[in-house]
Amino acid sequence: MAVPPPAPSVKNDLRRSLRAVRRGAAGRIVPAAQAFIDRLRPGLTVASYHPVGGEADPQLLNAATQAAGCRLALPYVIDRATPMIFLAWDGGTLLPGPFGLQQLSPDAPGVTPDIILTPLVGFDRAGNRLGQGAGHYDRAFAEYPQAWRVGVAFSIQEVAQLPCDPWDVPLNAIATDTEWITPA
Ligand SMILES: Nc1nc2c(c(=O)[nH]1)N(C=O)[C@@H](CNc1ccc(C(=O)N[C@@H](CCC(=O)O)C(=O)O)cc1)CN2
Ligand SMILES: Nc1ncnc2c1ncn2[C@@H]1O[C@H](COP(=O)(O)OP(=O)(O)OP(=O)(O)O)[C@@H](O)[C@H]1O
Repeated sequence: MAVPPPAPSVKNDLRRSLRAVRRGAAGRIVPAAQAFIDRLRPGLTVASYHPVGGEADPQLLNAATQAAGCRLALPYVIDRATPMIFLAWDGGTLLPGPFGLQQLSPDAPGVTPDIILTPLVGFDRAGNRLGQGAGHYDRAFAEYPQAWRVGVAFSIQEVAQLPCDPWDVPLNAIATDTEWITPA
């Protein structure tokens, strides 16, 4: 008999406790691992994010991206239901958006990401990921299956095994403050 998908409350309970864990890691630095730098090529588009709510800050990954001649982009969302898009970011000003986010003006040009840096609420060593629960990154991964999916988190956000739903697309790598993790 098929195993039923976990009840949403399992992921929601994990989200609550892992957000609290994440708040305790504030200030830890996520370095740009050599394996990340090796992947960068001039002209690639790297979707990063502007951290909020205690998320791991991708600024050293952003700096490596720019040093390698890649183009940076940021996600743009309207609400939970509408798929997010990625807009080119030249380092310019951001504006207050939904969910306490800072976002680009929607006038910025839309881009197709080659690499997607994803802020994590939690992760496991198999590359399973827990995000905000609105499915914005799940849908982006389905839309851009060729993009290299890199989670960004503090090492203490790791759990032994996350529950997995049929739509979950695993990460290709996870950048943390202590380790660069590549699932087997
Ligand atoms: N920095 C950042 N940018 C991002 C995301 C993210 O997780 N982090 N996203 C990821 O999909 C997209 C925005 N989607 C989101 C969807 C839901 C919530 C949300 O429900 N937030 C909670 C507060 C969470 C908290 O307390 O930390 C809320 O508003 O109740 C946030 C973002 C794109 N941009
Ligand atoms: N490809 C998709 N198309 C439409 N809806 C999707 C798709 N993938 C996931 N979803 C929906 O998005 C929601 C994602 O919930 P889930 O708890 O897995 O989010 P998450 O793991 O926190 O990831 P995310 O960071 O993407 O929010 C679910 O309600 C699911 O039905």
